[in-house]
Amino acid sequence: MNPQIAHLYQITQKPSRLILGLMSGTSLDGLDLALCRFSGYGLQTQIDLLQHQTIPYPEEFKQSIREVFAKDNIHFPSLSTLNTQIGRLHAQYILDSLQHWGVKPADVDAIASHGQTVMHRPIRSGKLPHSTMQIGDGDHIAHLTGIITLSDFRQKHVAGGGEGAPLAVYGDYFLFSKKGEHRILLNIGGIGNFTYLSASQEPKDILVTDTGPGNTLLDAFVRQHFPGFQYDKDARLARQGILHIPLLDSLLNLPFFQEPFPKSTGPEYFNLELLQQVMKENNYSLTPVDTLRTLTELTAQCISLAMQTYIPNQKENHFKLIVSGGGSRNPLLMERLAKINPNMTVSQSDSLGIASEAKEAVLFALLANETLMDKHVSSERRLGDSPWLSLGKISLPN
Ligand SMILES: Nc1ncnc2c1ncn2[C@@H]1O[C@H](COP(=O)(O)OP(=O)(O)OP(=O)(O)O)[C@@H](O)[C@H]1O
Ligand SMILES: CC(=O)N[C@H]1[C@@H]2OC[C@@H](O2)[C@@H](O)[C@@H]1O[C@H](C)C(=O)O
Repeated sequence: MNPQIAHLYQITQKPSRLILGLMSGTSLDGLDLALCRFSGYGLQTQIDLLQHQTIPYPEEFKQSIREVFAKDNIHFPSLSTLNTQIGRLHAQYILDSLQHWGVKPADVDAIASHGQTVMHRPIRSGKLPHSTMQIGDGDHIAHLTGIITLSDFRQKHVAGGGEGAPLAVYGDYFLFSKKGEHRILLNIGGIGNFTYLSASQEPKDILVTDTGPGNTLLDAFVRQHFPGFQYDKDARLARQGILHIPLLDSLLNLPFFQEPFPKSTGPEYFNLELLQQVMKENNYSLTPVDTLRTLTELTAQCISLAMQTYIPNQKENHFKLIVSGGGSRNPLLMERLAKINPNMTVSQSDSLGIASEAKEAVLFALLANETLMDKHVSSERRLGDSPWLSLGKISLPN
């Protein structure tokens, strides 16, 4: 037997596993790394988040990703090069982080790598299949770190009938569901998404969907109109502006918001060209701070609208809204969410023992743990609408 397969088997026999989760999101800010110790799996999962950090991407690297990210037309050789470059850079960040934390690579059982999404293409009409593409190949990471790497988690979800996103549902259900409490785990990254965990704790009652733009329009608009700024830190700019209701209404009338749930989206759809088109069609002329205030409201409103229309029994129940992702650090967004949803107690996901900024990297570590350990994988099982399958491909180091 290939000794690497034997090693893989041994990992599954251990009482606990050290897994390093990696996430680099649509904001392109950098790579989030979360070193986790797991025992058990499924609802019995026990997790210790031992270390986490975000390593920012160098500016020119971000730029080269932006050149292919969510674009209709690209320089194809650049995409191929980036697949290798991202894998290599992530491997370097892993080795640097492990050294910084005083952890030997040989002590890490597996790496769980999301990769960089460059295209997410759910199809709502017509005959094409859903597709999604994450690059930064796992083989490079496995070979350069010497650690077995699971990667490309979204393809099996598409194969099993999903859109490839959101995947947060698995981690949210296994780690954060609580009998007797209606919980909504909301992540505000580039795109917003939530998992609703019913007080019944029944898998069939779970709901999960993207909600629309999280920070993506805000960040892109800030970069375009406020040179030197990457994002609207603490909503200082948006707070100087006045909400423009007609623009808000026009944006909320976009086709994505009329589509039935569940659904997923990305910056392929929610981008500055779309904003410009809406402004032009309606002859709106706004100051940059008014636009930013309105875009912040759009994020709060479309999240609230999605929760209010998709989650049943809004009037009878009280909900715990637990927010993660960079948007949870935007105080205006958090204020507006609390105000629009008086039937919800709003908190940050740190209150559940996982730092908000590490939550997605932890999710991929958990998915790898499931793939290694779950004895009951079956295409018959579902979490709400999500197929319950072994997600991720396995790369051996040599
Ligand atoms: N103090 C803050 N004030 C306002 N906004 C903030 C603050 N901190 C972070 N953000 C927002 O969060 C963004 C980063 O979010 P996050 O790291 O969740 O993105 P991501 O991981 O790329 O997202 P995705 O979930 O799309 O993969 C920033 O670009 C900014 O918009
Ligand atoms: C295709 C893709 O990369 N989607 C991301 C993105 O960032 C937020 C939202 O859009 C979500 O759908 C997803 O990530 C999280 C981790 C998810 O799959 O749950």
